[in-house]
Amino acid sequence: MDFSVLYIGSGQATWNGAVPLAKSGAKVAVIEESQYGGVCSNKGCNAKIILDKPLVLIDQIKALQGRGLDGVPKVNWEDLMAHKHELIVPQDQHGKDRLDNVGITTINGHAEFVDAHTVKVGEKTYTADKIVIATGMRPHRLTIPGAENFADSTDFLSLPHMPEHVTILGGGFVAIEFATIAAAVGAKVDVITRGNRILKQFPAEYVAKVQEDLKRAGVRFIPDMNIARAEKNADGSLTLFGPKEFQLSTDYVLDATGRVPNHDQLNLEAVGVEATNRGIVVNDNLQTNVPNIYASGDAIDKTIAKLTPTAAFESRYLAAKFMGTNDGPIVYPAISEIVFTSPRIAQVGVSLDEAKSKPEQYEVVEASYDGDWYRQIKNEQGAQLALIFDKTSQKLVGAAEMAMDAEETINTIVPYVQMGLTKEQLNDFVYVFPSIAYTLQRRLPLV
Ligand SMILES: Cc1cc2nc3c(=O)[nH]c(=O)nc-3n(C[C@H](O)[C@H](O)[C@H](O)COP(=O)(O)OP(=O)(O)OC[C@H]3O[C@@H](n4cnc5c(N)ncnc54)[C@H](O)[C@@H]3O)c2cc1C
Ligand SMILES: NC(=O)c1ccc[n+]([C@@H]2O[C@H](COP(=O)([O-])OP(=O)(O)OC[C@H]3O[C@@H](n4cnc5c(N)ncnc54)[C@H](O)[C@@H]3O)[C@@H](O)[C@H]2O)c1
Repeated sequence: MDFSVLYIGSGQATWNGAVPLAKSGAKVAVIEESQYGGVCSNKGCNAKIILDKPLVLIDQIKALQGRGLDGVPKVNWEDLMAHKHELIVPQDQHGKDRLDNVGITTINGHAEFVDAHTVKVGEKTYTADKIVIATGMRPHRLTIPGAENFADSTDFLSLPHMPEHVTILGGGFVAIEFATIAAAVGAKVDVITRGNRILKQFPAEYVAKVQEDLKRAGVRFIPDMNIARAEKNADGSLTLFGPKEFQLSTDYVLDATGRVPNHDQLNLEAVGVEATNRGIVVNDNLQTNVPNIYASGDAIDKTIAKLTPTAAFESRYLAAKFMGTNDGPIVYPAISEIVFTSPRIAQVGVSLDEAKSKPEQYEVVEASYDGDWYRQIKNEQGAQLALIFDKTSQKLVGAAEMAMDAEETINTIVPYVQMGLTKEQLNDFVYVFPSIAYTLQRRLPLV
């Protein structure tokens, strides 16, 4: 065999494990058809947060007008985009260097299976003892007439000029995060959704508050609407048509209707690897029905969130398995997630909606930060925290926060939930003062 382990795809689901695996002496190869480092580094999380951060800063400056700050800076989208390019363009090379530097063979091109131990890239074939499918997902594209004129998340993240009127189809992460960005830059924004609830995985009451804030920022929500077709007008604008005479003209349409796995382009039929339209089917060892073929990251059909940290966790798990240091099934820790709205909503463990629907099982301790002097340094209003305890064990099993710095609070709480700390144990930490963590501790129920 040419290699001990061959990864298809070079994203988080690959390199987090492939690098230590190669360092341990294994002969490793990575095939990548696009940019090294995958979606997160090149056209996802990183680019998004570079565009978001300055806009959040402006929100914070706005909140402090007349409280020591005078004047609000304007966004220069073109400069911001140039700043984004400067940071993101080198990521591809960094991603390749990271692999080359530890002796991993990097192969450029589109991989397809020939048999269970052989993959081809163009005319060349490569063999390996084990193969990891880490091919991620791509944007789902609507197939209605005129949809070829719509943009996707990758296009938006390189948008040279912000259009006057942006229309977004979908109500998930990408739709709402990008609506937040476009509105903050001054575009008129419409969000059109099939149903009437956005950000379904986050607490309904927090989402409703964020939605109200977005409406105040000028975002219009059009629920229960299935767009049937689109037409391009002579001036380059687009008109969307729905049922019952619905018609909307706009400068730009972002198709944010989800993501689809890339396994349909791997010739899986040649090896008989089982897959669904949600991803590759694996057992609790991340092994497919073909014993020497594994899957990792967004490529997997899984119920846990398809995120960078979960892809990285799976990659490290597989590396430990291949190195022989972990023979057991994958045991996921408490999963945390965040939507980068302004304010953010972040959560970990048992969700607030679930906890509230099961009062016999969970105790929900809710706290507001209004009146907290530290939070009011930034004149932050309406921030809220919910802690979820298991009634029997008194252990903390989940938390959610809606606040400017929600990621900091939830990251502080992640180990508490993971370690199953009780109310009593939560008081046993001494934090830096003043800080977000200290502020959080003052909201914990004292025993
Ligand atoms: C706009 C956007 C924003 C996001 N923001 C966040 C965020 O803030 N936080 C967060 O945790 N997650 C975020 N995500 C999700 C995160 O990017 C993914 O969960 C993560 O990238 C998954 O990593 P992966 O390695 O499984 O897949 P990917 O990063 O998709 O990598 C798969 C790689 O495989 C390659 N590939 C596919 N098929 C083949 C083939 N046949 N041959 C060779 N190569 C192939 C692809 O080119 C790609 O580089 C965001 C996603 C998007 C789109
Ligand atoms: N902050 C973050 O961590 C972050 C940010 C962006 C993306 N992501 C990840 O990327 C992935 C994709 O995010 P996303 O926003 O593209 O997907 P999503 O699944 O979150 O949202 C898709 C939206 O499109 C709607 N939709 C689906 N099909 C439709 C159709 N035919 N017509 C109209 N609407 C339709 C859905 O109802 C939903 O509102 C997620 O798995 C998420 O985990 C994470």
